[in-house]
Amino acid sequence: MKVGLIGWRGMVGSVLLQRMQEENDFAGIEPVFFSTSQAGQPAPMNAGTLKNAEDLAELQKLDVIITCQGGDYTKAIHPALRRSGWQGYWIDAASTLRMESGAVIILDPVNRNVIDAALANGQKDFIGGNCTVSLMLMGLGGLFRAGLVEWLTSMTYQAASGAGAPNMRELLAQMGVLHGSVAELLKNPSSAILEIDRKVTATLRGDELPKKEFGFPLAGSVLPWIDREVEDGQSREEWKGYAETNKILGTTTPIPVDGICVRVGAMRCHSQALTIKLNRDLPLADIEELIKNDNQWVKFVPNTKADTLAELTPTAVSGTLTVPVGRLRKMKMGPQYLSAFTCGDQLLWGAAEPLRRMLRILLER
Ligand SMILES: NC(=O)C1=CN([C@@H]2O[C@H](COP(=O)(O)OP(=O)(O)OC[C@H]3O[C@@H](n4cnc5c(N)ncnc54)[C@H](OP(=O)(O)O)[C@@H]3O)[C@@H](O)[C@H]2O)C=CC1
Ligand SMILES: N[C@@H](CC(=O)OP(=O)(O)O)C(=O)O
Repeated sequence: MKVGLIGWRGMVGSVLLQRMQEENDFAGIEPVFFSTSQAGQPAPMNAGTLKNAEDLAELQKLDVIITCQGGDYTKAIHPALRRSGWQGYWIDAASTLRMESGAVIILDPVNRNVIDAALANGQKDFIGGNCTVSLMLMGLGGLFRAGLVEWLTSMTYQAASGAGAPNMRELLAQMGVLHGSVAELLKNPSSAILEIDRKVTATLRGDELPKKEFGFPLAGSVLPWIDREVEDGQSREEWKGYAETNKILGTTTPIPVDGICVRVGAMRCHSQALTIKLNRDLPLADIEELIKNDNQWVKFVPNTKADTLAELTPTAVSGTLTVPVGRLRKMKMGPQYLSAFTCGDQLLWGAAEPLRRMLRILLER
């Protein structure tokens, strides 16, 4: 199988390449590496030279294209390639095609049935889901699969990486400037904390902080809006919660999913605080079993302070495929109202991992 890799130099693409190497995915394929800016330069893994990612004739030779190049690339190339008669499989990290009727949103531990049905149906476009949605479903797939969720709210704490590599750098630079603004005062244990706070606030509001990428301070603050405005006061990131969750699950009666998406100063792990309305009362122990037995990556964290702080944080999870779910308890609103907290690496399950697993599904057919 001739597989074109586009966007492999980027942040998501680098994680994808690393995972493909770890899992020996290159064994069954002939990789062809592309670039929009470096054509002719040596390709990685001694795979010849980089091809031009905008050259339709080169792309037409491929059985499968995996792209993490971004939505603009997809918008420009996918329709042209399909119009030219190309019949290969298109596997994509960008959101552009997700809601197209011919496209499937891929998260195989959760919706392998939907993927298999689409393959049997001859569908060729397989698109990775939004990171927050994919991570929520990896954690709570068991409850959805059991048909227990009447509705769900997700209040998110999304890492800088979701906005891109330059944003991760900017977050760290902001942290450095904030620290620098009070470094001398911090050396003196008896300096007044309100003086330190005043200086930090002045720095946050001043011009010294680098803000080119986020537009606002993220270090020492939070940003409760991600992506553009859509309708009804929702952000597009919030809109995806409902639209993509239901498409991934292939629901016939859509399950209401809504919440507020917030950017926080984490590096690459998204966290979510969930309120779940169950459609019936079930003992907590049964709910726990459903969650922990759903897939091999979900990890149930007992609702104790020690377990939570040790295992249910971006620090604990970063760089791993584990999706911990904890803070599980019945809420004061009634026995059908459940609270939970989950987090996960948004570059792995949130972006790269579903793509390489889709390639594996194609190879195993
Ligand atoms: N960031 C995220 O969390 C998520 C991103 N996605 C999707 O993936 C797409 C790509 O995201 P991301 O990986 O963050 O984007 P990057 O900006 O890291 O990479 C995108 C492309 O930029 C080009 N590029 C230019 N200069 C450099 C450089 N110095 N180093 C590396 N690449 C460079 C490369 O293309 P070339 O070789 O052609 O120059 C690369 O493929 C997004 O647009 C989005 O659609 C999906 C889910 C999550
Ligand atoms: N919007 C996500 C990252 C992302 O790329 O999402 P999507 O794949 O849905 O465009 C975030 O900012 O955290």
